[in-house]
Amino acid sequence: MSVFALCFQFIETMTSSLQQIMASTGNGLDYDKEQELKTFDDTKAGVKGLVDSGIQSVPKFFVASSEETCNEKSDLRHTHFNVPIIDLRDIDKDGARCEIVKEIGIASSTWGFFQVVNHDIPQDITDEVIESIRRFNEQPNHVKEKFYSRDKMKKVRFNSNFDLYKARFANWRDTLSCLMAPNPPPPEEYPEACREILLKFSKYVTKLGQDLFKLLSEALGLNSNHLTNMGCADGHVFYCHYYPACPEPNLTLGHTKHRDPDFLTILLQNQIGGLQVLHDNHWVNIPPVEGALVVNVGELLQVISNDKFKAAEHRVLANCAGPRLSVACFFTTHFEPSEKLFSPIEELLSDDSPPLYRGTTVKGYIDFFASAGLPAYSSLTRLRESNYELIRWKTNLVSILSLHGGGVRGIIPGTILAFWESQLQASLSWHDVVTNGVKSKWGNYGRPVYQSVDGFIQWTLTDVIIPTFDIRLLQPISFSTLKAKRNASKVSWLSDNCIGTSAAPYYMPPYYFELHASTGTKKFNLVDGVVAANIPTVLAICEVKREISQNKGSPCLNSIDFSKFLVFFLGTGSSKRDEKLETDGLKYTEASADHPMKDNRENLEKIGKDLMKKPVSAVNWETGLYEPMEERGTYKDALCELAERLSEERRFRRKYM
Ligand SMILES: O=C(O)CCC(=O)C(=O)O
Ligand SMILES: [Fe+2]
Repeated sequence: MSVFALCFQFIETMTSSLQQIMASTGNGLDYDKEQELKTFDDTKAGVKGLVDSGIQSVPKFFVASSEETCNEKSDLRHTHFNVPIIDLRDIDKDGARCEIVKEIGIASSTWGFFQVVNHDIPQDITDEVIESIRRFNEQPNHVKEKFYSRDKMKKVRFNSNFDLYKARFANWRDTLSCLMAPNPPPPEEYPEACREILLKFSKYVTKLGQDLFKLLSEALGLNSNHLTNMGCADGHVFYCHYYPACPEPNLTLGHTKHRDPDFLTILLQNQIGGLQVLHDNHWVNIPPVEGALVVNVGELLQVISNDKFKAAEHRVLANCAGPRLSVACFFTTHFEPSEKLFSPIEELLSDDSPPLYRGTTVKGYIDFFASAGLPAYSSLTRLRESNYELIRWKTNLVSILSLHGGGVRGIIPGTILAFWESQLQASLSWHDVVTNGVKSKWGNYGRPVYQSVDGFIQWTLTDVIIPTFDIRLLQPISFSTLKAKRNASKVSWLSDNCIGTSAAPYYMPPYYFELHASTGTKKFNLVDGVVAANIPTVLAICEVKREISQNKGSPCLNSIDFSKFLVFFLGTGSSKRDEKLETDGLKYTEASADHPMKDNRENLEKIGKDLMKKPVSAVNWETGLYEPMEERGTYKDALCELAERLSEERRFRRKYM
């Protein structure tokens, strides 16, 4: 059978699914995105399959928000911006090398991007690489589809949009990825259309990568072999992109904005154009230059260079001309199950330049990146924020705000927190950890901590712990910012956590939701965590202890000193045994959790206000009764003192950082 006959047959068999996808370009109310994506994915023909079928408009799941596609930032006044082009011809001549090192250093710290010419990779090799990727994509689908897979562990795989089911919108692009080193698959596993030339290109790129890592090491003031000795050049993967011509290029993108989660990328592109880098808040074109290769700093190099080099955001526009072809060579070793940690290079650290990131394994980093669709919450931010903790745990104080009890009685502690915020101008986020933050819609708890419940738990202004209890599994489950920052499978929606912890048994039904992580789907049936974690402060102390012991290099590593903990425990209980700010003698109605009438609400607010005027009391362990400690003044005085202490601690940390 001829190639044409095969193509024809393929188009015939796909007609019905493609017609379905084409029909979905409208705005029908019955639009089922998940189903549309699946239908598209099942064709295994990618975006090119859609184009071949004669599609005249972009299916809805490719349509990006105008904010995402807008070109506003590529302001005409800034057309003088140009990504540096660096000539490597005289790399072995002393004086010239010095200049090259300087140029590379400046480009990597300001742009994060540059182009190189005279790089020693012959033009006929790069031309043939591009041609082979065209060949692969333009062969009949029955050949290509054998490589179609979403299995991340496959060393050779073809698919359209690695994040198809997670991304906010799909990109106008198909990609063949090939692991080239270390431990490549047997050669026959690469597609025949590009096997030979990719293997050849890989040798040239390895050499160019090693040269660039040497120049980059020198630019950092390190020994030339520093970055290669760390293992930055130990592995590379080719991402071979095919961007078909797009009928409505303004509605979508070829590649959503992102930073590369590797050490370094060397990119070969054909002459179509569309690659842009965000520089100085402007999208700047990186035009194809005859014989040039684009080089860009990856996030892992930003981490180990402690921000001396910057990984810049970039994207690819869709284009009515096409196909655009590119091969991005990622220097990464994420296929290797190594525990090796990459953290800021010691030689680059000083008092003025403290470490900005916690260490990470390459695999851990990439897994976090891949677990969210683009544009993703940056893995870099996660490591950087964690570093704040790294310094935080070295300081003198760990402050925990523990909120306890709920229902309408939450108005009592709510009144006290309102005083904390409005009168003392203090923020709840000054505490290192807040547990059990949203017990009551009456209590106004935690608003400043959550900012909004419309986000992930790791986005809170300070770390929170939300204890819940799963009534199907019969086990406590606590959601925590620290856990989510460490482990992508613990990421969850704050709103789900909040509803879960609010589902007080007997008052409300358990709350059901699902979490889709790369490790599988988890199902939750949650009620209020008080069932198991009666005093959530203990959970907070345990988490902080774990955090301290995981922060290698912390002086507190082996000596967890409980005198560091400052706990502000605010409860609503009616029992005399309850802690500090408890008011004795709540009447039956006042102590009830579900008496929301106006008069009771006002009364509870008054109880909160009156409480602040009372003298600070402590339990007399002989009698079990609360007795005033005259020398401590009122609770209001104690709150002022606490706010002052936390504010001082914040000033100290700011200076330390
Ligand atoms: O195709 C391009 O020019 C860019 C590709 C890219 O940014 C990537 O693969 O990370
Ligand atoms: Fe990229």
